Amino acid sequence: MPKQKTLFEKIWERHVVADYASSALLYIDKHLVNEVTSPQAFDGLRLANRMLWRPNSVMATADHNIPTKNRQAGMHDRVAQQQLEALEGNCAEFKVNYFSLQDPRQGILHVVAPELGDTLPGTTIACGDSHTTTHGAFAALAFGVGTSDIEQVLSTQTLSMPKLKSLNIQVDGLLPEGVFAKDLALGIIRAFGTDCGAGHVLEFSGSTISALSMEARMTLCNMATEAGARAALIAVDEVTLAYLKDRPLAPSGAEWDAAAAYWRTLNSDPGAIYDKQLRFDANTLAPQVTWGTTPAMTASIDETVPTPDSIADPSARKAAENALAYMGLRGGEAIRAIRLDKIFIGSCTNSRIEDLRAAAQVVRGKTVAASIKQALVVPGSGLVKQQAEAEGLDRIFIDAGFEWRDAGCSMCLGMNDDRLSAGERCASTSNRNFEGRQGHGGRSHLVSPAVAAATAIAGHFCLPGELQ
Ligand SMILES: CC(C)[C@H](C(=O)O)[C@@H](O)C(=O)O
Ligand code: SF4
Repeated sequence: MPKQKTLFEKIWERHVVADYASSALLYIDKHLVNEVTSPQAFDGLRLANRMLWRPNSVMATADHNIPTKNRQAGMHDRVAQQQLEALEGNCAEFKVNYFSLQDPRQGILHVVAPELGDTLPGTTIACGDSHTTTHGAFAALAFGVGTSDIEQVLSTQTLSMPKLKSLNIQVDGLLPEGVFAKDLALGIIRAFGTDCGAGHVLEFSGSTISALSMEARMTLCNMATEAGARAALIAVDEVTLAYLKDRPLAPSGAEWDAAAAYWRTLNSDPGAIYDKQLRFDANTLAPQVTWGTTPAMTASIDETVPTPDSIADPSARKAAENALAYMGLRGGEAIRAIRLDKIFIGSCTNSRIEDLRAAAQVVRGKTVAASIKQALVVPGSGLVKQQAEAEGLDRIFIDAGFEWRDAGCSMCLGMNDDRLSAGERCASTSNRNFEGRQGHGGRSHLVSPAVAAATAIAGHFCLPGELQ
């Protein structure tokens, strides 16, 4: 009987170019390139007088560093300007498909590639960005890589990879009303830790996952990197195929039929053996709010911030003390009592149309609390922005007192002017709450779009149903 294979093994085996004892050379099908991590890679190519192996496998756009308003006025600083010019020059010189800041297809790469149908099941993808795990929602084996890897992929279409292990997190149950993929991601990281996926490719499976939309699956896979995983995967099903059908870059006609037939095989065989397996129950999950400086430092909205003396393990206690000091919390506060200064709805985790719909539904006809200094909505791409405007979501946000911006990473990491000042506290739909992540001294609490929206209206953490 043939060996039962995991989804990871199936994709990996089809892409191995050379197999070594502890590593392999993998063929890379698609390469996504941003302005921050690519300039040195292109410089390296020029120095070595190398060409791109397959220019049409590369898609580029600027997302991290760019302004999200008044784009006509140019970039906000010199480094940002240089990075943008370098990307534009490199794409022109090496004939790479590039979406300029004026192109509606510009946006965060992890939003752009899937919505165009460029992210396809069974492919390998590389991108100089750790949240490349997002594309695993389509059963694509997608790796975040460093600058020297980018150069290797550009010039050889291959990537050296250590042999990875497989981890399966099986999630079963019905997500309660008001609980989203973001809460699932935070709940899983809270339960199993920020390194549970280290050295592993993390496949999510189970009834809860099957019931998620593609956008929700992307949210979950996006945060697999915060669980330490090298890549994420979700098996192909009819939800995947329905999402991809008729996307501009997806195959069509007879090619679609052939592709879909192959894609339907992209799941783990029954009885396939993973190196590690974990289970998570979605039935009792509540909306999650991070209180500390890692995504594992999370509580349910109904809980209080933990006090260090409630933590038995000495190093975890010390970490909590440090996190609380940075976050300006003592421990013991009710999560709902925490008051915010800023709200950020955006990032490659939660800036797709379903996220914006969920947030708009909460704020419709309401007003952002007077105590909130700034509330930003930053769509993940120009196309998401267009779609939201066609549905009138922009008016709902603007009427409520939100700022409606152009697509980019924005306050997720504060590389542009959208950032927190020292001591400011933000409810953010992004994926990282590290010290200084959204601005020096800024305090980030990670939440779902629905909770971010309700919190903007109330001024403190709350659920949509609790608004007046
Ligand atoms: C700047 C970039 C390399 C970085 C990443 O790799 O993830 C960023 O996108 C982030 O989210 O921290
Ligand atoms: S939105 Fe945030 S997490 Fe995503 S790629 Fe940009 S900076 Fe990284």
